[in-house]
Amino acid sequence: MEETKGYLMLSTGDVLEGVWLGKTTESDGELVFNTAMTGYQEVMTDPSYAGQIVTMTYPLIGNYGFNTQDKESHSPSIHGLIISTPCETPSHYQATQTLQDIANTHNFPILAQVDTRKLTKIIRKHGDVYGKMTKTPGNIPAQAKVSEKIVERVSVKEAQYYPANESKTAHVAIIDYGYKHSIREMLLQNGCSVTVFPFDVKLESLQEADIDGVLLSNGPGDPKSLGYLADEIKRIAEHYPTLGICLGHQLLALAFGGNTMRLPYGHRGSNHPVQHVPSGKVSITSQNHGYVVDETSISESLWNILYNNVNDGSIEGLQHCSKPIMSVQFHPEAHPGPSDTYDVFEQFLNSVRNGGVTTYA
Ligand SMILES: NC(=O)CC[C@H](N)C(=O)O
Repeated sequence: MEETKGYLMLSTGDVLEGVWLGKTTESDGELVFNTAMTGYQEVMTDPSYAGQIVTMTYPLIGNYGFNTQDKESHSPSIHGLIISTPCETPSHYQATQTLQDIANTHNFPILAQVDTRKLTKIIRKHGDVYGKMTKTPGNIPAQAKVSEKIVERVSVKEAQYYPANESKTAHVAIIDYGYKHSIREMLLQNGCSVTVFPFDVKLESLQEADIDGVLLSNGPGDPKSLGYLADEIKRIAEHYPTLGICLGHQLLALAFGGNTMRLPYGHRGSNHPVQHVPSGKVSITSQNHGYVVDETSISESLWNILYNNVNDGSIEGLQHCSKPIMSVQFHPEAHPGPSDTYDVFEQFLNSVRNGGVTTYA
């Protein structure tokens, strides 16, 4: 079959050439790179990447195919995938689809045979890079931002209830800013029933649903674009044992008067070391974020810093000084990636089951 050429036109002026896969003819978005060696299916279906074009630095993508178990959402929200070598003949007992199938059935293009090493160096150097994927090279795209309304697009429109897998021990609310299904699975496997609520849910709706604890999910975009929800998030977190993950962590910091800022080029991969400050223990974590909580904005009378990033020292976790509120910048659900920090869920669920009596250790 004849190969179709495709191009990635960057706001930096660079143009990279590759082979086009998929029916979509054009796409654009913010360029980010992910360094995980496996987990391309989870990355492609994680709603936190909505509006972004993702390049995988690992050179062979598609080798174990795609299955029905590891999807993090019903369909991918990425705006494009840039890879080096695509594998057309996957081998895995669970595989039901190939990379080519994914390109044909979903609404985003894949550009293969690209020099992803060069692309990653461009992103590292410039940080904020916007790109257009096209079959016909044209004008260099202007720098643009991911839409402010991106969370509204990926969040559920109404509450969805999931009964516990085993005998129910607690009812947890996930506030959905673009939640990964593996977070919900983790709660269900631990005997919780789960209700997923829209991103702008009010405290009163949680009270009506008889919730025991709240998980503020991961999600796409700049946390400050949800700044208007800060007061409601504070009311909710002051009322229930609360765990924030990634965007949820950033929103908690904003809700309690902190600030967030953009990282030079983000943390995206599955081997990011974090240090648990109270014990000194280092864990390897899965991460996917472009923003962080600004350490200088954190009030010591409100928060203890629970985790730090070993590479750049940025904040990776917070624990409220007097209330059962905890948040992590990394992904304890670990899809893809190591499950070193699974205890984050255990601590949260202990607190939920004790009615918020214990604070986090
Ligand atoms: N995975 C996430 O929740 C990402 C949070 C936020 N969108 C960021 O890029 O920092």
